[in-house]
Amino acid sequence: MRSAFRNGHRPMDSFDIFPEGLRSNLFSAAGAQWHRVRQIMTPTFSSGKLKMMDSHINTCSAHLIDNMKKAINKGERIDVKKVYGGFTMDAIARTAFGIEINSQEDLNHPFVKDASLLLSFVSSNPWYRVLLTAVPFLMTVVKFLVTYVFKQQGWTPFSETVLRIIQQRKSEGRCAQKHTDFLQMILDYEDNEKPENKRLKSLSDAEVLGQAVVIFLGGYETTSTTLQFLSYNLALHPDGDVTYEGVAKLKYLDCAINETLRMYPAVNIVNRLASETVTIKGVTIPKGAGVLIPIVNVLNDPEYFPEPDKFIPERFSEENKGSRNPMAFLSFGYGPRLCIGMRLALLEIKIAMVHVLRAVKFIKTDDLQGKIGILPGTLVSTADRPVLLKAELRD
Ligand code: HEM
Repeated sequence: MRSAFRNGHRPMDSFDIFPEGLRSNLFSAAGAQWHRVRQIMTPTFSSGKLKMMDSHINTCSAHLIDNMKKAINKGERIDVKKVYGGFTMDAIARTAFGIEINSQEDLNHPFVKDASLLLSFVSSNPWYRVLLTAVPFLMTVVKFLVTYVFKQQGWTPFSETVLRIIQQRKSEGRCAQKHTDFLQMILDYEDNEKPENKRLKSLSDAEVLGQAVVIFLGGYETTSTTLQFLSYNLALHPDGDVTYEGVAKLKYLDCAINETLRMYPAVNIVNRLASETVTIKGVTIPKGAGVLIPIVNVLNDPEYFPEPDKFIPERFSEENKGSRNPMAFLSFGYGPRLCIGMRLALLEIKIAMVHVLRAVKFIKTDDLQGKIGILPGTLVSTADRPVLLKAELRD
């Protein structure tokens, strides 16, 4: 399996339906182009650079707690989609673009409006991914539909905002270095490039825009969904060791996060292109075939995770992890296409959760069980069926 899909190619590589200028982002780029952009982007998400994000994430967590406390003080339950959606939006706006918002308080902020338009455009079009993996030759038809019929209007305001920030940062010259966000880090690559590295390091404005969109799209729903499921799991299992004292040690929290990502992976399926013919458990996949890998099935396979329906954070203790095939935990993918934002996501989730558990305690209620599903694209909460968690303030 590893060798057959090793090159990071996937059917998405040929899904060239992104608007002009956004085609070189990590989701849409193919082969050598993907390799080059990924090489440039990887250091941006290294642990050294992520240290600069702590204070941004702490500030957003403080807003999150304020918003939770307001609900509790009014005697309301916590609408997890609303509070964590707001937190993740704020965290991306700050860490990626240096925009300081409290999106729950300020739904009319231009960034929130542009971002919401982009999200509704993207979530209304997931069908083409699955369709094109199964029938790649439909590409031309889909490209025509997306370009001329749907007109991709959802992209425009968000792209214009990002391009405006790029221009502003460029006009600030060296003064722009005071900004500590991903966009600035990507732009600094251009400034710091050595002539011999020019081909590798310089990103065009369109490419920088592409990466900005990827950071937003890759990081918003995934992180928010995981926080929603994690809180749900903690409410449902109050007997676990997730007290503030336990969390302070962070080990148990790590395990609870991984177990939540296993039970409810934010990405259910990934796609690849078989780079050679391979036979797996008696099924032969010919070279060049598009393959959908159902992450969610592997993560719920009793062969790797006994009693998969049960929330058992201890599965992720060092000892238990060591005795399992490392490829079984696929929540962030595996190999060259491993989620580039994994460290950032885990940092956001951990910082937010330490703040949350310091301030509030989730309470198990009878209506909680059976609230959620893990069908592809199903979130913990939907607009017509919000998950409302009962919580009380800690002293
Ligand atoms: C809990 C949160 C997250 C989960 C569960 C998640 C999951 C995944 C998975 C499974 C993949 C692999 C797709 C594949 O193999 O084809 C992936 C790729 C990716 N993720 Fe994430 N992700 C999360 C957060 C983020 C964040 C915060 C960012 C923002 C930077 C991000 C950006 C990306 C990008 C750019 C890729 C494509 C990488 C490539 O193709 O080289 N993700 N993610």
